[in-house]
Amino acid sequence: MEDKIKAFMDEVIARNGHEPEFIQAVQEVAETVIPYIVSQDIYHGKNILLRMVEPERLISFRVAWVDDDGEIHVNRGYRIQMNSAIGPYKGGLRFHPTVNASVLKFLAFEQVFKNSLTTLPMGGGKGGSDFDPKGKSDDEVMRFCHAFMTELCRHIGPNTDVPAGDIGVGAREIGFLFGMYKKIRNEFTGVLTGKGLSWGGSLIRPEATGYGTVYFADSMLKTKNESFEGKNVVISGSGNVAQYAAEKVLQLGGKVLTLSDSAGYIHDKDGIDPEKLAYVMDLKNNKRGRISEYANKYQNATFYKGETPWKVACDIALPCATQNELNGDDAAALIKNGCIAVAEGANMPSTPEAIHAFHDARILFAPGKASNAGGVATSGLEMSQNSLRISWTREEVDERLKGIMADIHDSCIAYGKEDDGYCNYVKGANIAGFVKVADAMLAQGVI
Ligand SMILES: NC(=O)C1=CN([C@@H]2O[C@H](COP(=O)(O)OP(=O)(O)OC[C@H]3O[C@@H](n4cnc5c(N)ncnc54)[C@H](OP(=O)(O)O)[C@@H]3O)[C@@H](O)[C@H]2O)C=CC1
Ligand SMILES: O=C(O)CCC(=O)C(=O)O
Repeated sequence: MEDKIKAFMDEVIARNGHEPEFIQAVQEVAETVIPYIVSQDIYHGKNILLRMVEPERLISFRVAWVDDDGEIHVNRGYRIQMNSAIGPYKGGLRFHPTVNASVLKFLAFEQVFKNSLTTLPMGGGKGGSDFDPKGKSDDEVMRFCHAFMTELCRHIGPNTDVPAGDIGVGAREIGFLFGMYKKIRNEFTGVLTGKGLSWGGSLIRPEATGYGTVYFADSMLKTKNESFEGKNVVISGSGNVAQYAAEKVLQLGGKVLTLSDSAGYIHDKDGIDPEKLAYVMDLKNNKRGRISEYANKYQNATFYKGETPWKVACDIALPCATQNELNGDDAAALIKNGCIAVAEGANMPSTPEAIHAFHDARILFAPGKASNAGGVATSGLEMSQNSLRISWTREEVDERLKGIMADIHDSCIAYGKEDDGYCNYVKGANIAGFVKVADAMLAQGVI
């Protein structure tokens, strides 16, 4: 088996050797899915995984825009259309200086498996730009989004490819992007998700990734007769996913000790209660401030500059910021301090060393493609509502989200349970996600 995995990875590396994040994501899938493929006659000789690692289409384009001082800037825009076997491409747009083809290909590849797990008919894609919205005025962000959409609009559509938000792309950016698409194409369609409520958005979409992560973690805890009640929870990030993960943890009776951003983390020993969380939401979403300001406002909190929160003792850890933000040493510290469960709100936040450490310690570990799938699942529900031209209530959407997260948990158990009863959720998510896409690709022939 090792030989087969190595031969496969050699081929992937030969073609994508300069793309470390993409190779990391593929390696994890290869290690868990190739043994499964070998055990199933129907996949023999079909090279399905090799086909799945090659994007169906990789679009890269110039985005030129003018800042408030009249200076012209050039950024690079991308859309990776990874796999459309089970539905239109679907996945977010990331605006961050670290964006490049490797980062977006890893995200698009993970998205294929994640979207398959949701049980909804969505293929996988991802896009974005190396544009940094931080420090830009609203007008500058608008001009950039409009310029970005003048090219992207040729490649997307409600039945072709439906982007949404990700890091650096929230409600403000989706509004500007949607406005330009509507103007150029002269049509009002569900071409983006995460829209405002008065123009086609879905209730619960803003909350969905964070809530879904906590619902998934709760399902894992239930397998051990545990719950969030009274648990100490460490969360990284302070953006969309982190904020609503924190909100749901509080609703389920947990205590949130930390939040972070790229400058460091805050530790509030008294816990971040609903009032303090409302302050964070206003700070981050409206004032576009830094998490360090929390420690100026609340005297019992401390800001740790340039550090991640994983050395803070906790029962449950929810990494909700970015890829590779939790390494092997961090995992060792969490395990030593008694952490019983880790659920990823971000995409690929744990390094391979960290994941091995969690598995070796037999603690509950949920990979992002399973635990953060609530966001894209609710985007799928937004697409359904747009198609039907109706709006479901908050309760209806939340119930569907809960049901989807429970189904994803069941799928992980079905494919990930090991002989000693431990569930390897990485293996479970990868195989369950693979099967649906692979079967569709088999049915559609070699294309
Ligand atoms: N939004 C969604 O629906 C979904 C998001 N995800 C994933 O969740 C994660 C967070 O996304 P989201 O909350 O939407 O994004 P936001 O832009 O709202 O927030 C991102 C947060 O992560 C922090 N961050 C970003 N880069 C780094 C870094 N290099 N080191 C430390 N902190 C960093 C940001 O800090 P700062 O402000 O300093 O940059 C910010 O606090 C990403 O991995 C994303 O792919 C997954 C599924 C769906
Ligand atoms: O809602 C969507 O389409 C995007 C979600 C996303 O980008 C993700 O799941 O990583």
